Amino acid sequence: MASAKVNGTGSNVNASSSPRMPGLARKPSSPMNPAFMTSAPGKVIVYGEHAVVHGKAAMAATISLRSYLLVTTLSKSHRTISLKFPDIGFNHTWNIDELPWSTFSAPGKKKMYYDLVTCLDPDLVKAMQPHLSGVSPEVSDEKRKVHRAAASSFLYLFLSLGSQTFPGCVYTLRSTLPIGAGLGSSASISVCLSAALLLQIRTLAGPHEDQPPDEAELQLERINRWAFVGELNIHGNPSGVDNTVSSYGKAVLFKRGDYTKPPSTIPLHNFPELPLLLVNTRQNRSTATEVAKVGALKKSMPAITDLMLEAIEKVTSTAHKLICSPDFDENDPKTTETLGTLMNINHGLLVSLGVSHPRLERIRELVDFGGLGWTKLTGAGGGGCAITLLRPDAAPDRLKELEKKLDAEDFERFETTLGGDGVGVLFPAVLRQEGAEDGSVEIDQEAFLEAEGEDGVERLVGAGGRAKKEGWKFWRVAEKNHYDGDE
Ligand SMILES: Nc1ncnc2c1ncn2[C@@H]1O[C@H](COP(=O)(O)OP(=O)(O)OP(=O)(O)O)[C@@H](O)[C@H]1O
Ligand SMILES: C[C@@](O)(CCO)CC(=O)[O-]
Repeated sequence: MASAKVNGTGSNVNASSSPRMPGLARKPSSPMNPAFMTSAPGKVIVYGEHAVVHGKAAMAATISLRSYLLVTTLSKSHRTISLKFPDIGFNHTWNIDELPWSTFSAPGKKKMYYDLVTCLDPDLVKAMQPHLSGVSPEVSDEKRKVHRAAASSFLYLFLSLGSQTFPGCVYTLRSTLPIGAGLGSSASISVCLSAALLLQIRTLAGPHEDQPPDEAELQLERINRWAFVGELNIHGNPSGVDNTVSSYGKAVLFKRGDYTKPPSTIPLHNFPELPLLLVNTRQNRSTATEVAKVGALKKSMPAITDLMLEAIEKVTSTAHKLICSPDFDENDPKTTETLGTLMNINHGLLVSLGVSHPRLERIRELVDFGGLGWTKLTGAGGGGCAITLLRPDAAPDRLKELEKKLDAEDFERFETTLGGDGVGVLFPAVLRQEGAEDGSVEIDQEAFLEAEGEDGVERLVGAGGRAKKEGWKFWRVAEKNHYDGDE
């Protein structure tokens, strides 16, 4: 670990003059542009994936696995923007003055932070290409795709929201989410990037404790709109459900019929605490590919595909009605039975749409064999993760047996809680720490880069789950029970 660090103003601060907390550096007195962090969660889609791309409603909830972005501003003489994304082995630096600012700010092309952007501008995409072609030339084609997707998502947002006068910065990203597993890793990084850039151009109010919910909602909508643009760069044809639940937090019912209008988003504050088992097949795939598969089926067999998508929407709306009914009781075994049966039906329809995978079917088989609950794939499918709603009366020894089998067959099990906070901000990147000189410590970039695995990241900067640290702030929205977008 380095003994010196770069602080918010770019000067080197030697932290060794006072006793050093492991992994953390002493807080500098008053930096002008302090380092700060944003964080956003992953998600599970409980009902409605794929159908949501075709204008149907979907229900999704956040999980406690999250991405974290540390933004460090460099001194004035540094005219570079660097991305450090160690999870995918990606580092890249651009010279700010060489980027295609004139194309992005040309009349008719320039977008304002409050604009609604629903598709990528082909001229802007083209202008970025020379700056993406130098990205990771040394790695395999497959890896380069992953690197370029992340780089283009950042660059499009940076050039749309920033300007040539932007200060040099380093964006360091770590995530506790598996990538390409259906848990919304791309959306969570798009939300982190969108929130960070909007904060840097000073267009966000809060978050703060006594912020009126209406004002908080406006900030979240702004972050979410640009996160969707980030997703457009990675996915091709995203519905926007992943970035929406990642921005708003908790759980949402989401629907986007008309892509030229904002989607309809209903926060589900009474989303039940479902006893879910989340299992990763470790079979990576790309969301864009799976979405394209359903698109192709719809083209070749429109009538049948439409019926299946409509049936999926019926599943989602039935679950939504149940959750919102006045006599809803999440502890009633009949409720679990109904929600579980709806999951099974939803999975069957996804199988018919061609987006399951033998490894996903194997998870379902093992759960069904033990009579332990109801299983469906979650996210894009084609591999990735499955969720199982466990029966309230599932015998503990049978559950243990299932876990053993899953481990033996190289599946990955996750412990996660549903319905946590959405996008969060740690400004400045300082955490309260008992025993530190003035009760707080600044997050050190080196330590953040080197934090070991998911536990190390959570222990250092955690904004959710078990290791939640004081200092993180979240925008809070009010409860709503009606659609306010297109229906
Ligand atoms: N930790 C990370 N660091 C850098 N880039 C990341 C990270 N996580 C995700 N990405 C970017 O997101 C892409 C993965 O997006 P993809 O939509 O295929 O998977 P997902 O978001 O995990 O799954 P789903 O959309 O089904 O929920 C990667 O190719 C990469 O560009
Ligand atoms: C498969 C999909 O419905 C969910 C991916 O998490 C794609 C999308 O909504 O963008």
